[in-house]
Amino acid sequence: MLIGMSAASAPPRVLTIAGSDSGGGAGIQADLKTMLALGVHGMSALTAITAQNSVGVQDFWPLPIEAVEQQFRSVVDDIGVDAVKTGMLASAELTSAVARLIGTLAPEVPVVVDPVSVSKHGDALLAADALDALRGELLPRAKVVTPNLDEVRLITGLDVTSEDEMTTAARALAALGPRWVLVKGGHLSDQPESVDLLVGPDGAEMWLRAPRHDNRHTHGTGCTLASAIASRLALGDDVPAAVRTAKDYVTGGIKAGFPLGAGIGPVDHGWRWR
Ligand SMILES: Nc1ncnc2c1ncn2[C@@H]1O[C@H](COP(=O)(O)OP(=O)(O)O)[C@@H](O)[C@H]1O
Ligand SMILES: Cc1ncc(COP(=O)(O)O)c(N)n1
Repeated sequence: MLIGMSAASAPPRVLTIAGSDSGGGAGIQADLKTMLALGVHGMSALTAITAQNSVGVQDFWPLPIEAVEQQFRSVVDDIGVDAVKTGMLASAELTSAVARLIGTLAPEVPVVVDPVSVSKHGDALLAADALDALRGELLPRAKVVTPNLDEVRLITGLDVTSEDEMTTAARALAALGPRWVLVKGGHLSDQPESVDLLVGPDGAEMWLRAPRHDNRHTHGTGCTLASAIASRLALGDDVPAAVRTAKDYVTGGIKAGFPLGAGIGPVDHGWRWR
């Protein structure tokens, strides 16, 4: 029997370009936990630091553009990436810079854009003047964009209150250039199910339905879903399969979401292990 050193093969590499949540429920912390749970190697380019907990975002500080560019280059030029996820981009300048950086990737690297704009507590995470760069520069480079209904309203001006209106909104978003649009219906809280709509490049619709869990501890749902989609794309799924698996993962995390602090607790990223 041969005894020697053996190197395990490397898992797929996924980069999150997002903000830090000091409370650990959303942002890059949620992204990296999700990536671990889904079996990929998570990496991060931090865009902003938030001072945040279960009751709100007390303050945030965007990082200098060069800091984001250098983190991205350090990761991409040596380690390489199989998928990218973007989250909180804070300002117009950072949104444009991230769009430029993504433009330097090989076209086959899938990019999932979560257009984070407001936290669960209602605190702004994206400057109002960043919407033009989001629409005109970042969304055309996205393989998948994953807006919640507040973000749909900010980006398209459409107020969605029903499933029919989700279809109209998804088509308006698709016109901005992303290949796939996932409109998240988590905020339609009067429905018995939590319903999301995926629209593909050919206009085909896929509805994703899961039980709605009556749990207020949903901090980090959007970050978790988008990171899970990016992870599954890096593992080789096509977009509908990646979205289905990601939805199952976030639904389990919401069911197991736990109280922390005085406000909204996090989804449980480790629900499969507990
Ligand atoms: N109470 C809930 N029960 C089950 N699924 C939910 C619940 N709230 C949100 N979701 C799902 O979590 C994911 C994130 O959606 P949403 O909460 O709308 O996004 P965001 O975190 O960006 O506000 C979606 O798949 C949505 O359908
Ligand atoms: C750094 C950062 N990124 C994203 C979110 C959105 O997450 P949620 O909508 O659950 O508050 C957040 N609160 N903080």
